[in-house]
Amino acid sequence: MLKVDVITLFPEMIEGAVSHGVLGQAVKSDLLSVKAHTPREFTEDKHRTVDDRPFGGGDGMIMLAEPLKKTIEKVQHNTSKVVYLSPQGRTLNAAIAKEFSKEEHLIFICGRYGGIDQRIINEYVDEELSIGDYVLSGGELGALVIIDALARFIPGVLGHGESAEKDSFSDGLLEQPNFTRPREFLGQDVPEVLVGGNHKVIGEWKDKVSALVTLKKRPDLFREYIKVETEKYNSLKKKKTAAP
Ligand SMILES: Nc1nonc1C(=O)NCC1CCCCC1
Repeated sequence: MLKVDVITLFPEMIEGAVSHGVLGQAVKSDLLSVKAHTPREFTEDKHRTVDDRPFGGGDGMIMLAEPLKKTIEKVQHNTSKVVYLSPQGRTLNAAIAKEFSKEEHLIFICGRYGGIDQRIINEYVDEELSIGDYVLSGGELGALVIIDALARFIPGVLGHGESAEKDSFSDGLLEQPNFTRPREFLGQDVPEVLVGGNHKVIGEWKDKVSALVTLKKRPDLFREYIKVETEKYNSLKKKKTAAP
């Protein structure tokens, strides 16, 4: 079971978010463990200080190294992967989420204020990860986005028959449009093919429309998809001609 420890000044943000929906069910079913730890637990002064002014001046306070060190060392073991949420990291995508879902133990460090002491990054952080090119008020939402995205790749987390492999992006394409009752709404009908019951034809329709949606909304993804599929086709052809 993948164990996730989140180091944050606001544990309730994490605990609340992972106790609902698909994530809540996954935690309850012991498919995933998510625990939050505050560095404040490891302060010794009466004000429980976790930050201080930056050397060299500048705006914002920096999270102190000592409380972070003690928190990390409380949860860390030899198979832990330590990730610092920061706009300076590589940007999350479905492939990274899938990669992370295969880890045994993830420790997410959530910065606040102006960030954390660089020596913690130098000593403990295996990689920095970003959820996008913008600055948030803390790393917690980044940690939650990654936890939500990776959880879908853990077997059993999604319902029977559902799979993250069929999610948008997982096969490199956006998802086709979805419909449910009623058959007609606001003068718009559900595509006839979806109510015809022919699963082969429905599957072909979904694949075709998924490619068209991607071409229209994300031509960059579509080009990458065509490149990957062409490479797959060519290597298959090469194998066939090479085989005796
Ligand atoms: N973007 C992001 N992706 O993941 N995290 C992000 C972020 O903007 N985090 C804010 C943190 C960054 C360290 C200093 C305190 C604020």
